[in-house]
Amino acid sequence: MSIVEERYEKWVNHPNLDPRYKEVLAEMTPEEKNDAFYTTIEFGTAGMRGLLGPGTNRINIHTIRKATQGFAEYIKEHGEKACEEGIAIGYDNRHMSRELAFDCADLLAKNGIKAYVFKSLRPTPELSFAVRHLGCFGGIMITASHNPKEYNGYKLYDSKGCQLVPDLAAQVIDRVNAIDDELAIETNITEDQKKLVQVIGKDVDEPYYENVLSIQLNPDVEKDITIVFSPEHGTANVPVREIYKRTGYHDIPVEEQCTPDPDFSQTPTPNPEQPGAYELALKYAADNDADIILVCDPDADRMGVGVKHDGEYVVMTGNQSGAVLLEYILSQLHAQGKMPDNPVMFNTVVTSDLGEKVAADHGVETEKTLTGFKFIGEKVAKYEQTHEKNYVFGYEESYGSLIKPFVRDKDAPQACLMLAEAAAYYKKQGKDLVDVLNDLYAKHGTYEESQVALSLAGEAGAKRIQQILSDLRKDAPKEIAGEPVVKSEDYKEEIIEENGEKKPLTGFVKSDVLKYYLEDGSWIAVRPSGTEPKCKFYYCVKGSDKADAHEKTEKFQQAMAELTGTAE
Ligand SMILES: O=P(O)(O)OC[C@H]1O[C@H](O)[C@H](O)[C@@H](O)[C@@H]1O
Repeated sequence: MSIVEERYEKWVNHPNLDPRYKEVLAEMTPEEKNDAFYTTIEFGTAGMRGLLGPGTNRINIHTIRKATQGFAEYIKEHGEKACEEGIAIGYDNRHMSRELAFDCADLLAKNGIKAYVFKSLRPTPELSFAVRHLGCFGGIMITASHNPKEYNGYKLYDSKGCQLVPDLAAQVIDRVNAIDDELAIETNITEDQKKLVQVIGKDVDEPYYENVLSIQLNPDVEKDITIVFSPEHGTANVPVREIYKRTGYHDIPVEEQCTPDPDFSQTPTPNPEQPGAYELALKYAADNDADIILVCDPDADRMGVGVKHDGEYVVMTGNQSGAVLLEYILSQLHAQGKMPDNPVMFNTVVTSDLGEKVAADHGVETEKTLTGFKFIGEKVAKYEQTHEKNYVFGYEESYGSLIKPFVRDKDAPQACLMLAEAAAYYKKQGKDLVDVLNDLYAKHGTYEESQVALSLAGEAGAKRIQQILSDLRKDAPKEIAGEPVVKSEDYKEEIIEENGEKKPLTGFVKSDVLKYYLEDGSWIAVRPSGTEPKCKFYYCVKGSDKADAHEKTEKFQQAMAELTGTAE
């Protein structure tokens, strides 16, 4: 019997199988069966993420119990204090999120571990905040972040409110893998064990809001702007609107997208990376002559921005909104004499060079990390200990940023407040946020950043993605669309190659990322997504002006598609 058949038979015949899954399992086609059982769901960029449904490669009550039992073993090994400190648990609006969160709480309690679980949906950044605020040993967030409605996921946090970095995650994963019967784990608990489960809500909301309000740099700025805001049916609805209410910003919510709907029925996509997320908000903006549009993903760790510029709405990329936030924050810190000593800003190896230029212009150092905000959170914790450098901002091209590190993950409520403040501040000076961006281009050079994400699902897709990267390794490009490759970085082999010489690449954990630097100052990077079945190609293209950068981008994208055999 193949491993797929073996696993499938075990599930189908197991007395503990959740009855909801019986029919789905019975009706699976061979392809579906293979995809659901060919592997066990793994930890990626931001925890475990996968399609909802029965199977070892799916998110369901059994795979989440297995992960939580593994986490519980890890917590118990850290002693009684860790069990007493306990775990904070949050969840979003997705199918099964609430059920899974309360089930995790019961399972932890069954293991003698204190569990704090939110009474209703909350943003991921609030969960990160709760871990530190309540002095917990760690946290769990049930969410698939920006993925489509068919997905759910499981993010794990350490005692600093930071998602587990690979070496900590590996320790938990070892405990998870040691469990061989995920269906045998039960969560029925005694009355005494129930006492270990504490429901939280307002007691955490208030201090979180207070901290968010504390990020303001110009709280008295004239708030003469109109903001169209969409939580995309997710967790940002309550906190962001509450924060605007308390600060006096005028927001117009996209009502249809304010209901916590697991089907995201009134939006084509809840992901601010995709144009569909702005469709309805753009209509609201036009009807209300709004200055800006802000949309958050379902767990409120990402924020997308639209700006009225010359009478049209321009949707910014995560690189652009990140650079504008950075410019505003750094210039204000300077103007107000608040820039700390040894200031440092963080972004990732696939984030545009523009941010680094802006930071340098303000005397701020940039440190790069791999994709995944956990690596930024890890650095925050490190410098908090050593006091060697002081955090001023962190962001990724994937629409996430963190202004003040009382949270150790991306925080969209903070970003929504700061972006509103920046828009109001610059409006007083007769500028919109696109003008600010254009000023940055004029000063630091024009960049066009783009991403091509190829969807390659299932086992075959995963293999194809591996193949693309290994082919590039075997036959490294010397030029791309006629532009010489002057340097390349391989984050898996940990090698930098420049002028025919190889040097070790240090400072990162091994990761399947390739980056090519071109003679004209542009770069191209390739990596498999760790949250979706996609192969991502990133382009940071430097041009003499916008038209030039755009023309080159098209050329490079075409050349990479041909090089990797992925042209349509
Ligand atoms: O490119 P991926 O591996 O899919 O990751 C893209 C993004 O996913 C999540 O939002 C993570 O929290 C981010 O840190 C990451 O940048």
